[in-house]
Amino acid sequence: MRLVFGERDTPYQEARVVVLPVPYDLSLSFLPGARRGPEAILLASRELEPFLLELEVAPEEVGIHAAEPVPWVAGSAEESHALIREAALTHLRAGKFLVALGGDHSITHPLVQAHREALGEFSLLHIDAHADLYPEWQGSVYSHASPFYRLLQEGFPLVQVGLRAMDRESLELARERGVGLFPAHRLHREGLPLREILEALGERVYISFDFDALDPSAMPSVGTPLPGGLTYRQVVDLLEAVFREKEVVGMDFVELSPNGQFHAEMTAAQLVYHAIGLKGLQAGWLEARGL
Ligand SMILES: N=C(N)NCCCCNCCCN
Ligand SMILES: [Mn+2]
Ligand SMILES: [Mn+2]
Repeated sequence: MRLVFGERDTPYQEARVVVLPVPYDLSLSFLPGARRGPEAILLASRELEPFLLELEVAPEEVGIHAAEPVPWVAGSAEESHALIREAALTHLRAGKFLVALGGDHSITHPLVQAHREALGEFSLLHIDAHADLYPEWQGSVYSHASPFYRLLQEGFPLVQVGLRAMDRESLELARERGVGLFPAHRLHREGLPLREILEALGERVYISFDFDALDPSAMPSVGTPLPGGLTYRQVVDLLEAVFREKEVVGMDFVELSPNGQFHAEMTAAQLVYHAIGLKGLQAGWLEARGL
């Protein structure tokens, strides 16, 4: 066991939340390094204040356990994805709420499949600079640019927030399939259309967060940065609204690529911890006591 997210080691049996490191990054298309993301977040998480002022709760009180990292098979994305699916299913069948840490965005496909197998149907909230709707990229259907194409094909309702890059075919596909599109330029011009986003989502939601959704000024440690990103506040306000009105069934946070800028790793850890606090409040595991 090791210290994560605050100062409390929670044994697996007692933990409600399992943080699952998934250091797979063989599907990246540009800068390498996302395999070091999970460990960097866990290391930074030890420096966080356990009590979260904004929520007036200590998310660690839900009981957080960091699982062993999921191994991968160097020559096979399919076998690596199977290992991810199996690891996620193990924890979900044990009744844990899963927070997966990537690793590249291709891991979301097996993670979401495992959540459907264990928990039934839900919609996807995808927060990212990139639509990741390519049928394949650089010759692979398992690219980090393709998970949401796969998931659309498998019938998941999809809402995408924070987009700054997609090709014309992906835009046509998204519109044809009724994807809820909320690109970053609209958010900057009009503010967060929270009501619209919430109406576009179902009652049960899986959240997939790509750290490059944040503007590089807030998150400089990602493999494919793009300008015009979201602020930390916009992301927190979006998450708070979703947790307040929806049942969040699972989450992943992907594409952190540590490059020596430790503030980025603290930002990543703080966001994950904040989201765990929101899940604790939504699920009734935590109660905010006014100061
Ligand atoms: N982080 C990601 N999802 N990146 C996807 C990259 C897809 C193609 N970018 C444009 C390539 C221009 N040659
Ligand atoms: Mn992505
Ligand atoms: Mn991205």
